[in-house]
Amino acid sequence: MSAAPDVVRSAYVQLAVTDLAASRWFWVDMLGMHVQHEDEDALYLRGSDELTHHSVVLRAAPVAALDHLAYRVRAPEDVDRAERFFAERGCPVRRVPAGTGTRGVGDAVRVVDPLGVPVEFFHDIARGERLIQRYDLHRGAQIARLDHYNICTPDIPAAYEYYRSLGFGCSETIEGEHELYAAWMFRKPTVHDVALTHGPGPYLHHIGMATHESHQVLHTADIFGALGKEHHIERGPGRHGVSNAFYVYLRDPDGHRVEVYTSDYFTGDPDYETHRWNVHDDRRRDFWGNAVIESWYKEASPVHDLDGRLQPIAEGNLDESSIKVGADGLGIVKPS
Ligand SMILES: O=S(=O)(O)c1ccc(O)c(O)c1
Ligand SMILES: [Fe+2]
Repeated sequence: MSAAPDVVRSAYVQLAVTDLAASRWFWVDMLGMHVQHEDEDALYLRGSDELTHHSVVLRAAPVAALDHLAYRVRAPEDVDRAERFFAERGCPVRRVPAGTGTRGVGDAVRVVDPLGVPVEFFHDIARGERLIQRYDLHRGAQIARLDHYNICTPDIPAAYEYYRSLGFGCSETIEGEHELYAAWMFRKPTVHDVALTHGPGPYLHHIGMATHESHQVLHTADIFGALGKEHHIERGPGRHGVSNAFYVYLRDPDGHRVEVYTSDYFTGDPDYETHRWNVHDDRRRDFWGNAVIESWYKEASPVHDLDGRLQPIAEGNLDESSIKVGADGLGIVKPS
C-alpha cells in the first residue's frame, strides 16, 4: 500500500446552499467572514487569521448539501500520494487539475473516502491579504479561522482506523463499556481537524469555526437575539467537556450547522495520550451538565458524491441520545 498523503490541516469546506443572499447575511454579516471573491454562483469566504484564498465556499444550488471537505497537504507530491492512497482502497477518485476546480485552488484530487464523505486534497492555493490586525474589518462573531469538521458515520471504530491510517492523532473519545461513540482526530496540534460522531451517515454534522475569545462566542448569541433571529441558535453557549472549548451552535439558512468555538488546547507533543470520557459522564458534551437538544443528535447535512448526487445513508446501531444521562436532557434522571 502507498504512503498516506501528509495532511497539514482541515482547510476549507464547500457547501451547496439554496439562497446565496440569505447565506451571505448569515456567513458575512453575522459571522463576520471576509469576502475574498463573489459572483452569481458562489461566495468565497475566509476568517481574519486566514492567509489563503478561502476556508468556506458557498455554492448556489437547488438542494443544500456538503459538496466536499478539503484538507491541505504539505507538498504538491502529496496530491499524487492521495490519488494513489485512495485508488488503492477502491475509492472513487478524480484528479482536478489547476484551473478546473474550485476558484483559487491549484492541482487537487477529490475522492469519496471510505466513510462515504467527499473530500479534496490540495496543496497550492492563492493568497489573501493579511487581515489579522485589520480590527477595523472585524465584525459580528469575528470568525478567525476554520477549525474542524464533524461527520456522522455508523461505524466509529472503522472511521477511527481510517483516520489513523491517514496519520491523524486521537485527542479524546467518548466510550461505553464496549462501544466507541465518538472520537476527535487531529493533524494540526489542537484537539481536532475532524470529529467522528456515531449515527446514520455519511452526514456532515457541523463545521467548527474558531474565534479568539469566549466573549466573541457570547456576542454571537447576543447579536442573533438582538435581531430577533434567535431561532438560528441551536445549542449553547456553553463549555464542552470534550475539548474544553467554549461554544455556541448555530444553524445557517439551509440548516447547515456551524459551531463558533474557542479555547481548546495543544496536542502537539509526540507522546500525547488520548483523554477518554465515559458516555455516562454527563459533563462530556457540556461540562456544566446542560442538556443537549435532540436536534443536535438527530439532524445533519447530506453529502454529495463526486457528481453532485446525494449519497445513500447507512443506519447506525448506537444512539447516544438514548443514554439517560444529564447532559443529553432527554427524559433524564439526574444521578442521586
Ligand atoms: O459536545 S462535545 O463536548 O462532545 C464536543 C467537543 C468538541 C467539539 O468541537 C464539538 O463539536 C462537540
Ligand atoms: Fe465541533
